[in-house]
Amino acid sequence: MAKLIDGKAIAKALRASVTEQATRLSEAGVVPGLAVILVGDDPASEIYVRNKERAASKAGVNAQTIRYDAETAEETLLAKIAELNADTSVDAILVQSPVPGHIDEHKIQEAISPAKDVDGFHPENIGRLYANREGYYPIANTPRGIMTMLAHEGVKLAGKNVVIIGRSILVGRPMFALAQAADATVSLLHRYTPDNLRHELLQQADVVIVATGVAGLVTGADLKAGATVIDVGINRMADGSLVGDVDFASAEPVAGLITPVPGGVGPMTIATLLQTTAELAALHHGVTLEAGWQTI
Ligand SMILES: Nc1nc2c(c(=O)[nH]1)N[C@@H](CN(C=O)c1ccc(C(=O)N[C@@H](CCC(=O)O)C(=O)O)cc1)CN2
Repeated sequence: MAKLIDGKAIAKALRASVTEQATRLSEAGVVPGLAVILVGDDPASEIYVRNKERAASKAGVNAQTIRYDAETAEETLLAKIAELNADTSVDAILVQSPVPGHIDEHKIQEAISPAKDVDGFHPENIGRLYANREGYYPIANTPRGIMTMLAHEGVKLAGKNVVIIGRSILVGRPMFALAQAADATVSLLHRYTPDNLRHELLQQADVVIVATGVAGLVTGADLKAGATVIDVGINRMADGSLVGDVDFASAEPVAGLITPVPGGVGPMTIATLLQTTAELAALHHGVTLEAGWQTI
């Protein structure tokens, strides 16, 4: 039976640490500012944005959500981003993904100043990550949150065989760079990886990270005994329940450590977003923060 990785509890502790950082910043006269842009009325995005607002306000981060209807022109968003880039009370900017189809998401990501790119999606920040550059730059919050979870559980990646399924800019690609930088041997699988190759690679994996949006893609029969299994998938079923990309019932008896859905990786995304916001604010205002949770 695997040990459950309690993402909710780790995220709670991380948020408490961010609250302390925000107190330190406020003593220096700084309130971290986060601007979230939401375009359209995707119900899941509504939940995530509301949760971001609530968590930010509890942690002492000044969050504003800017809502646009689904038909909003790309130029309107670009103009708002330019305004937020120039606003010194805003340290961190993100556009909630997904955006409606007529909007070029890459253009939006590139319009956000790399210094305020709290999602770490700007090519300049991704480039730094892939080049394993030193110094501070924002890193996508879900993979960074996963690194924090692994460190919290004492899972070291150096010398390990890590298999990541899904190559999105939100999770798979930055996760690949982070795991490589941590000296793991990393395979990045995707929708065109043949089933038999995925199974073979999974059978040898010490750490498995799945972010595909395909419910139950990985089963216990795919896993090596004792593997650490990180499930990033959040799939809403017809009965309203949430399930991951890993078939939990069959995987849990085989894995050594496993994240549940819900209550695993999801809560870490928002806690890490607040962490990154506080770090950007500290950087912008020349305040030094304690390094307690800065595992990466
Ligand atoms: N600009 C961005 N867009 C999106 C990101 C992102 O990091 N930046 N990530 C996801 C959505 N997301 C945050 O934005 C997010 C997803 C899930 C959770 C979460 O806590 N999930 C809960 C379940 C909640 C529910 O749906 O009922 C869990 O897993 O326990 C938080 C944040 C895509 N877009």
